[in-house]
Amino acid sequence: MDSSSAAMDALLKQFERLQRPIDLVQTLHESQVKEVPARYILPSNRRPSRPLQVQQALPVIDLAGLEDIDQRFKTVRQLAQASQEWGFFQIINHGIPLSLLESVKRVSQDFFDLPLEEKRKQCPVRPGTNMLEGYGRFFDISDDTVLDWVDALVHYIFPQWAKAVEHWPKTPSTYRETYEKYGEEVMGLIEKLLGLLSEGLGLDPNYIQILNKEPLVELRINYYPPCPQPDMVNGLKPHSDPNMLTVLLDDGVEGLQVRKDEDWLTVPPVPGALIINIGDMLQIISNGKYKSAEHRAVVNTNQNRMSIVMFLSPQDDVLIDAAPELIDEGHPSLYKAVKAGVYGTVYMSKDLRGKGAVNDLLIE
Ligand SMILES: O=C(O)CCC(=O)C(=O)O
Ligand SMILES: [Fe+2]
Repeated sequence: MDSSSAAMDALLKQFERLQRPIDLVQTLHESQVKEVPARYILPSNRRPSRPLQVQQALPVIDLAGLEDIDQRFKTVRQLAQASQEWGFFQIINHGIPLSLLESVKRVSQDFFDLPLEEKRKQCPVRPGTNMLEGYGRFFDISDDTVLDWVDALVHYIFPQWAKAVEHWPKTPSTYRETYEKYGEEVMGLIEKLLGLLSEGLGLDPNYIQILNKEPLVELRINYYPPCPQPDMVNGLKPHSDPNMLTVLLDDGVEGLQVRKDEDWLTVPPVPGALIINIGDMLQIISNGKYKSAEHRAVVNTNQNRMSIVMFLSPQDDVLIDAAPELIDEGHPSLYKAVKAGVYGTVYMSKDLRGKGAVNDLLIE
């Protein structure tokens, strides 16, 4: 793997490229382009096939009643099974008030509804703590990179030293307080889930949580406007998430697809649910038992879609390695150990590439 300083240089080069005046996709949509510009068009063998694949529901797991020991045991089993077979699941009765989820969606939409220059002024793209932050396009690595049909707003939510609230949107005026509140709720939920997921591996319930002491939490709001030729583009290229655990809130519009074996399955939105996925780091810690599923976003001709995604990662100097309890003669370590910060920076310095980043760590 590249050294992290080479990856950091690549990230800064990307930052320079992002200064070039290329229309964002929301602008392309608003100017009613009839054809997608060349830089977004995928080679024919990489285009998402149409119509959208048959829907097969992701596991929907109910988090109610965990005080009851039998119920808790059942939930642990369901979560472990979903993490092994899918790496993706939806949760209901997660404890986050539905009214807060609605507010989060509203303030996010209100920000994207601002004029382009206003969004740029409030949140210019900039090198942040260990990734590029702000409003704009990302993953523009070289002139050969096919761009995704998405604009995004990216900023840290936790911890205090990384989050730089002064760079969060000022408009709407309730944006900051809404995301502060949502961030706290998501942290509580993640703590609960990591305990259950540790138990599902037969580990001490605090095992994963200890690695996540004062974690980094990053927000990415993906905004996918309608596209005149949705079959030729990706909303977001196939990838697995690099971090530990991801919490995704959708706006009820279809577009997320998860790879199961050779099929791409469309995730049907479930009102009030949150979508959870296992990231590469948890795949490594569980020595491959939990899967970081490959997923992508597709777009459509007539509807905006928004996904609000929180990525939880351990601090940069935490070593990501298989839990010793999961290693024995029959189950040797599958992945080389890596510092969380190095893995994250290397991942962000390249284009999205399926499960390429975690596969690079496989021990031969
Ligand atoms: O828009 C979606 O549903 C997928 C978003 C996603 O995978 C990401 O931001 O990493
Ligand atoms: Fe993702």
